[in-house]
Amino acid sequence: MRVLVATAVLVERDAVAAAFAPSAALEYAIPGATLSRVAPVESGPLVFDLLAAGVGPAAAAAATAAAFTAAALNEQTDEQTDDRTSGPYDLVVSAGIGGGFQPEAPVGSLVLADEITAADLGAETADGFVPVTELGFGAVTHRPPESLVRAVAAVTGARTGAVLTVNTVTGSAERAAELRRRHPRALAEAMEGFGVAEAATAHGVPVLELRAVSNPVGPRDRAAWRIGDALAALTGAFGKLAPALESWNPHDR
Ligand SMILES: O=C(O)c1cccc(C(=O)CC[C@H]2O[C@@H](n3cnc4c(=O)[nH]cnc43)[C@H](O)[C@@H]2O)c1
Repeated sequence: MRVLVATAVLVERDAVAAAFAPSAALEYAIPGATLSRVAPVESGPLVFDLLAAGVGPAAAAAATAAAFTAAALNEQTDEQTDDRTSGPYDLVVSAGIGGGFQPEAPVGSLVLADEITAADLGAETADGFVPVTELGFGAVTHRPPESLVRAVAAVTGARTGAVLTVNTVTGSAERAAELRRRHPRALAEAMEGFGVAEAATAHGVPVLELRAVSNPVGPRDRAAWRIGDALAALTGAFGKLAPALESWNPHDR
């Protein structure tokens, strides 16, 4: 099984890599980015390609789409093992730190999206915010496969709920309350999931979003960030993922 993991920045990518064997990862250049290939010990054909895709949904979508296209153009099979060493991905995971809505998603906890929603893709009107779907365009939500969300939540202990993708980090109690009013199931916000999911949908690849909560969603308070704790939680989660992915049937969405 080939899994692409798209983080925003290098420290998140390295936190994911830390879950795997200490040997140096193989590196592959793709247009605009580099993939690091790692594999869990004794994982059989489970391989993760790690990508630091950039901050925000546009960068995330562009880099993820480049990785999908590069993989599709470069399908190869190891002649000795008959394993696919490249070619289309079976799954993409948008992963990193994020803001947690309080009190449901405390700092240091994990949130796994059962819904990836673009929270600010739409228009302001006299009656308030209107999502693009109500204007007759595109999509604002992507849903990861339910059976996989259940399996991954069970092995990682992640809470499941909506993860919002925002272009602007929430910085006030008023904005946090407004987001929760519009999205009562929201547990976390981050800036890349919807971009990764748009690329995944275009390429027919299932998507997950896993966030380790580094800060509360609300008034801006840099001193309250716990980025180290969140990165450690991300490493711990990826260390537990293999059994859930290996037992998942991609046809069972
Ligand atoms: O300047 C601030 O007050 C501030 C507060 C929290 C996060 C930031 C970032 O620039 C981080 C962006 C980066 O990390 C993810 N992230 C982490 N926490 C949040 C959040 O509360 N809301 C949205 N995104 C968050 C995000 O996915 C980016 O990759 C700045």
